[in-house]
Amino acid sequence: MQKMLMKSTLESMFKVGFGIDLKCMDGSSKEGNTFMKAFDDANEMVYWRYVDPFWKFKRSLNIGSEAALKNNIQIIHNFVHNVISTKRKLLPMNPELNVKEDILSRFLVESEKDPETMNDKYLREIILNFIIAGKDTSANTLSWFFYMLCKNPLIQEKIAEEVRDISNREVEYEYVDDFVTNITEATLDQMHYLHAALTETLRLYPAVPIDGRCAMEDDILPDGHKVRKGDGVYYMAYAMGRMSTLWGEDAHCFRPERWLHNGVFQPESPFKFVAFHAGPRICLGKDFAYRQMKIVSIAVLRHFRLKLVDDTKAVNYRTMFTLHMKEGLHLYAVPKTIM
Ligand code: HEM
Repeated sequence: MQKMLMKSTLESMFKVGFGIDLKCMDGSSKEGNTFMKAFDDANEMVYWRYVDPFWKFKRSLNIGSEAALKNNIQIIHNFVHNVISTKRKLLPMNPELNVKEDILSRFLVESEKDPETMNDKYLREIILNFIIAGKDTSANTLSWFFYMLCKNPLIQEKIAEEVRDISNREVEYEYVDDFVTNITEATLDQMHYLHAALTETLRLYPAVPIDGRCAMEDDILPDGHKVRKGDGVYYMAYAMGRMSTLWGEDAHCFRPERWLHNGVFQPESPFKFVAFHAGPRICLGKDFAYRQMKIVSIAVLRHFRLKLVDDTKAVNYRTMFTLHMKEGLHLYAVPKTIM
């Protein structure tokens, strides 16, 4: 399921961000699948540099993990360059429509005004930033969310009930596609329990488990700790989400109710719930991510009951920047009769 969710978030990122149909969900795009594998492997390899004292040595000789990383980066760059040149060719055909439709087209139009600064390398970094920001984050959160629902069947049933109650007020559709296309903004806004359960998932399994900054100058933190220019300062969203001093004695329990008051979702300060970061550089895609995750959850839980293939198997983390499940998420999806 994790693999499928990765493909789905990558596809929606390409559609919304770059106006391109990637077609990797149905497996018909070989390039799309090769790119995805290179992207995930590169993510893991860069992270391992933190604990590999020989990585610079390997890089200089172009051997081992560094040779593989170089190869993956080449695949990623070629793929993104193709995206840019395809888009460049398409843009003059219908400039008005394209400009309104996606972010990449807007950048391409701007790049014509300043081609030296906004060259292809600059555009490549923008595309990669959006993919890094939007693919793993939502897909990992959904994977942990479905995992939590399998571990907590009563909560799964409660969300399914909310989905049924709210979507039943609308027209009944024969096909899943029609049902999904017609999910309205109002429906999403009314899903307080689902919103709470997704947020509770992010508290326990933040997609970016550790994040940080580099000090631009000497400074003193509010607790008196001295920081020198160039020092790294990190915070662990994963640990913070599990601290009883922040969340109470039941900090380790998956309890969506902690986010609700009289059935209405209550947000927390982003400095306490740090999954989306906080302050001026808070995640720009937060609302997009909730909308996307809610649509996928509604579509799945309206039509299927989920069950782990092996409930006794422990789930491990893959060592990378985002909180991946090491061996994926293996589920049975039992079809429901629509009531
Ligand atoms: C559950 C889903 C998501 C989570 C948990 C998440 C989390 C984060 C975090 C922790 C950061 C701060 C990174 C840093 O500056 O060190 C961030 C930044 C960002 N995110 Fe997200 N993100 C999610 C989904 C998305 C999506 C879907 C998009 C794009 C549509 C997106 C776009 C961005 C962008 C552009 C930034 C950089 C903002 C800036 O530096 O000003 N995110 N996100």
